[in-house]
Amino acid sequence: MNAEDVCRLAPVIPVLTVADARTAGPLARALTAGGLYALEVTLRTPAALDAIRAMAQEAPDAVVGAGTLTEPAHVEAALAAGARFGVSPGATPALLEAARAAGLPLLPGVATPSEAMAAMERGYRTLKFFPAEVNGGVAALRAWSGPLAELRFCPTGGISRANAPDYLALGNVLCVGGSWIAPPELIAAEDWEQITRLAAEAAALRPRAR
Ligand SMILES: O=C(O)C(=O)C[C@H](O)[C@H](O)COP(=O)(O)O
Repeated sequence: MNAEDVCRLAPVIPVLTVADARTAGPLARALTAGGLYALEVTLRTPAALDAIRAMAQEAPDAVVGAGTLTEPAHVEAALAAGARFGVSPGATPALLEAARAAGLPLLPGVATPSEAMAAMERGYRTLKFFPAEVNGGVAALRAWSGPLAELRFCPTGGISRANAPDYLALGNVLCVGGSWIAPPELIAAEDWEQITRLAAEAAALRPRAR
């Protein structure tokens, strides 16, 4: 599965921050029950790698990835934990090389055409547009679609159920990323039913008709 395949699994990739690895399995099952299969666990907590390991074991339908890859060493750590893809807020040459050398499908983060072109020079065609809303949002990606026609995006950062359909209507958007499907309060409360409801709603999102 390459990065594009990962992005085509569902319209939304939930961005997850897991404080306690014991919640990871039930969380992943709640999300896949709602129809979201690509799950991004950010490496922002000490529990993140154990959470990825637990999800991979306890939720066989999930395709679990590691987010917040900010240095090359994170690539090996993510793979060792069982991550099947990686996501980064940025796209440094060292990180792009490390992911390619290790064979980890990566969604590198870009916010400008030059960053997108630098990633493209290294063979990356599917990118995260981050942070999407503050960098021009839908209008920016629409403007990029002419000169950077071969690129496809997973915009993330400031995306919600309300504005996701506008992004999904763009021809260069494969899916969006967002944390709204499983906010930390709902994970802490182990409210799996509510998370499944939010996931189902996200999985049913369609491009806004223009
Ligand atoms: O940790 C990372 O790797 C990130 O790049 C940040 C996340 O993608 C955003 O925090 C999600 O954005 P929100 O949906 O606005 O919360």
